[in-house]
Amino acid sequence: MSDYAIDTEALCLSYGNKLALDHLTLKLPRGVVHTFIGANGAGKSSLFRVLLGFEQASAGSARVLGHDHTCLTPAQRERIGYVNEEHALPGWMRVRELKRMHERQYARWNEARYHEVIHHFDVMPEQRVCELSRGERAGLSLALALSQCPELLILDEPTLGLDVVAKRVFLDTLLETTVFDNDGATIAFCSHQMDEIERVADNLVILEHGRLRYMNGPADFCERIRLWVAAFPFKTPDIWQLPGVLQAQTIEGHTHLVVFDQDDSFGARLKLLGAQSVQTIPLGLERAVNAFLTHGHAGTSRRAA
Ligand SMILES: Nc1ncnc2c1ncn2[C@@H]1O[C@H](COP(=O)(O)OP(=O)(O)OP(=O)(O)O)[C@@H](O)[C@H]1O
Repeated sequence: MSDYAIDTEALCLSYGNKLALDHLTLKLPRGVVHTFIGANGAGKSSLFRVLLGFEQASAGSARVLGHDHTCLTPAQRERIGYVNEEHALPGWMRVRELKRMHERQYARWNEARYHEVIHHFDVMPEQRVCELSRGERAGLSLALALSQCPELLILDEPTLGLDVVAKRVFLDTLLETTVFDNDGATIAFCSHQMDEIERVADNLVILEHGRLRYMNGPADFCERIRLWVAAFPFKTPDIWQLPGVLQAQTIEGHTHLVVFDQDDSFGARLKLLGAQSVQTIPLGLERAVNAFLTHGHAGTSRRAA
């Protein structure tokens, strides 16, 4: 059995002249919650669509749960759950009928789990799917996907458009049901909400322009990005000549620099450039990710200064 739930090698996807995935090589171990972040258009959904067979890769290869993604058998597909922001379920069906259909379709269907999950949402078996609110539909999608007992669960912005309460219920249910029951499932979770990422992430995968920009634990990421605050009593030097600068701002006469992968010698460099006082402050995940993505977003890093 492959150690990787998702294993891509130089995977490319182009839409006309646009390269949505650009030689993406990604090795995602099993049994972990991998969170995907990246600016709009970074290629997150494209990656999932290729892995699920909705799009054909232009080049490269991908294995899902150890199998070539281009020739997954129905039994192998059953082991992959997918929920995206659309929660596209047949509106005309009653919840009860839809549940029965899934029950028949999935060999590993877990009825007790379905009831455990759906119980968190105000969904009645006799309701038609089109009558459900967006949050209720999201809950139903989650219940169906979790009850199929997938080995890999792909969640592509599943809480988009939900209110704060519905978002919390969705995440609480996901964490209670899957992560803590130790059934070894792998989750690929994509979101733009850093509070959600922070709650669920074991591993952070940052995509940029269809390429892998960063992969490691969120704590490691925050350790590598620091805020330096320096006071230059005379002329502020060109701080962009310094290594690792992601963002620069002047606030009340102090230069604030968000810096990637620099140790304490960065402070010494600032002093050499004339800084009178230098201070370093750790950053939270949201601010660190924000600086990282802003820097990678073509043409915006210097505007942030
Ligand atoms: N059907 C399509 N036809 C043409 N271009 C597409 C199509 N789908 C995606 N793209 C392009 O591929 C790139 C990656 O899109 P993708 O939807 O994968 O990004 P994303 O990271 O999921 O973005 P978001 O966070 O906004 O959902 C974008 O530049 C997008 O314009």
